[in-house]
Amino acid sequence: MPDVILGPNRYGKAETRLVRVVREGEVHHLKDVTVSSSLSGDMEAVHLTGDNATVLPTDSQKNTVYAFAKQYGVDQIEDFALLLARHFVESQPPIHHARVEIEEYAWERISGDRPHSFARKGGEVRTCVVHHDRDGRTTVVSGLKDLVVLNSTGSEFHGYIQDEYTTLPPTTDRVLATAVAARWRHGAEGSAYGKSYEEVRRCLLEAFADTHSLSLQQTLYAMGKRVLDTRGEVCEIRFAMPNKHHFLVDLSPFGLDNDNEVYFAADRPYGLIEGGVLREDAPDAAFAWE
Ligand SMILES: O=c1[nH]c(=O)c2[nH]c(=O)[nH]c2[nH]1
Repeated sequence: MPDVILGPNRYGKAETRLVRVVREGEVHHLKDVTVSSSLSGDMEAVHLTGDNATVLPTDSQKNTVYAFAKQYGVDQIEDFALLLARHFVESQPPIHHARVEIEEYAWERISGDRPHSFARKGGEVRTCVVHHDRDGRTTVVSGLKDLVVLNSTGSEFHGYIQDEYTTLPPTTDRVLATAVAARWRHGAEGSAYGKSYEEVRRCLLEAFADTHSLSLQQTLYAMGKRVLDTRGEVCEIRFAMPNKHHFLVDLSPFGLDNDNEVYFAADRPYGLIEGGVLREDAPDAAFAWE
């Protein structure tokens, strides 16, 4: 029998739910996040013999999230993730590498004189993934998902391969809709992450709206290029965008025409368009995307 060895491994607490309320007298502020930590390092013994001497329990990782939220507050998710990742590596010699992922859900104040009532925003989720290792290497990837956008014209799709299974009619005017999931890598640490997020989001929306699209692939590239042309702190951006198909409904059985007015919004299957845009001289990504 050939020998076997331990393969790559990591462990942590997934999806710690945290809501932090900041009370400024009557006026309250909400931060609603989900934090996942994942640690790796000297973990041979725990797997091979069950010796837990190098294991920082996942329960302690979760408690650290809550304690740090109280002690340091939660402002930009990237900064909170950096704080946690550095803490795990720097306080525990057997831990060589920490990955911290955070999702943030936005709330807005219910308008009027209601300083402590909120409605959850239906829109996108803000995300980040931070890595820190014992050699002091740090990477920060920010992002968003579920940003649903639609152009009701300005989208064409034609000129594609026609094989014996192709039935899709070419179009010079269709609805283009997607739920943008984008993650972007910061070239250097220490961006003002809140401002950076708002500006990248604006670039994505404006490029989506401004691009006369011949394919969702072309729109994806235009969105990424707009971010890199505009935001110096970003060196690479990756997308996953479902093509949320809108099919014209055949109304002829009812004696009605349908001049691009009535659509069936299909939820599946959907085209899935994935791709990235990066600077030619982008620094090495190391473990940023893991
Ligand atoms: O923008 C598109 N890209 C495709 O690759 C594709 N394929 C398809 O059927 N419709 C579309 N639309």
